[in-house]
Amino acid sequence: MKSKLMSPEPIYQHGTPSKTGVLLINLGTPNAPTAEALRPYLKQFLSDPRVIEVPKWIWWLILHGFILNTRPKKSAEKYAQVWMPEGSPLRVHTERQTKLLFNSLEARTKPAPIVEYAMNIGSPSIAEVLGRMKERGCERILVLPLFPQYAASSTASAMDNIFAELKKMRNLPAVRTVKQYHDHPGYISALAQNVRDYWEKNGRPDKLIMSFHGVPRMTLDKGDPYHCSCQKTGRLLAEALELDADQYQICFQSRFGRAKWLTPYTAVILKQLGKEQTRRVDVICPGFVSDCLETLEEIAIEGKATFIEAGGKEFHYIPCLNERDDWIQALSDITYTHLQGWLELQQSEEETEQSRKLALEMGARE
Ligand SMILES: C=CC1=C(C)c2cc3[nH]c(cc4nc(cc5[nH]c(cc1n2)c(C)c5CCC(=O)O)C(CCC(=O)O)=C4C)c(C)c3C=C
Ligand SMILES: [Fe+2]
Ligand SMILES: [Fe+2]
Repeated sequence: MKSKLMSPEPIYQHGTPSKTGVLLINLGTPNAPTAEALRPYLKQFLSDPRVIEVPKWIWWLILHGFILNTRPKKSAEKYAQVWMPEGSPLRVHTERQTKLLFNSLEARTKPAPIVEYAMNIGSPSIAEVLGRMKERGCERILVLPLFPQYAASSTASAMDNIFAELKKMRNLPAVRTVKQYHDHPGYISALAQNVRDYWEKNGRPDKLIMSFHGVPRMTLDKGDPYHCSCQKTGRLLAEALELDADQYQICFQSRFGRAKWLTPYTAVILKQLGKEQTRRVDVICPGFVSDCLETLEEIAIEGKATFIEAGGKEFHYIPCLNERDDWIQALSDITYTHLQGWLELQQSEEETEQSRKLALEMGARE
């Protein structure tokens, strides 16, 4: 009888290679900076109850009656300003990080695990990549979200989609998930070195703004640890840079809709500092490990305009960790720690061949 729940599997073969995989997850990005590409992307993202916690039918009316008719065009214009020749910055950096992480793991462990990335929204989809990893023989998969701070709207949403795909499989791989690494020493030290390197070349500001992606304020009241994780990352970064309390400011950007989000809002702080005629601010976005629309457009372009128009003098945006060696090393260390006990279970090509031969021999004897 055909199962409605589970997709067909290849018949189990003895001697199938037993590999370990690492699946990096990022948020997702449109395929092109056009309204046509933005519409399905925004529809998928904003239909997720982990992201929008408004009663379903009310939200359906707002989303379909208003947002999907206006936002795709406006957002597409913003994406067009930061689009790279190779594509969306978020995808370009995520792809490069995936390759570099594989190189790093290959140098420290033999055989190296398979490393792939998937996007929670859009492509390459979680379904496509998980399917491919299974085909490549991954019996164990470590899921590592590229969100250092856990939030229900980012990390849990991605996990939901992973578990929904796993639910369709008969022969499940073993799965481990990394929740967050907001205070990992390697991540903090890469952030601090990124700032130091920037200051060495460009001098120092009056204030360092640490801008994190916001979430609705009520998620904090309902128990989402995101706000606390961001505060801890910010404090550890300030400590690593030996900053006094008046030399830095943690704030939250990307407010969506009219509800109250985590405060202080980055735009409000930049305007206030501008009005106070602050000579120079530098902004870093520690919650984004890759530059993307939210950093390159919202901060480096819009944020700069807000500060300068209000009376500020000099605005500097410090790029994300992207492909920095120290960040790839930290990512590799985080991965390695969470893979403990699994790498030993991997089979080399020779071992796989041996067990395949043995299985054939045993089959011949039966
Ligand atoms: C860092 C983690 C992120 C959290 C938490 C998060 C929550 C969140 N986001 C929205 C709405 C939008 N976010 C958009 C873009 C976007 N968001 C993140 C990360 C987090 N979001 C990233 C990395 C990006 C950039 C993607 C890219 O292609 O570069 C967008 C789309 C762009 C736009 O139209 O503004 C929306 C919409 C909500 C509502 C939310 C939590 C409730
Ligand atoms: Fe977002
Ligand atoms: Fe934004």
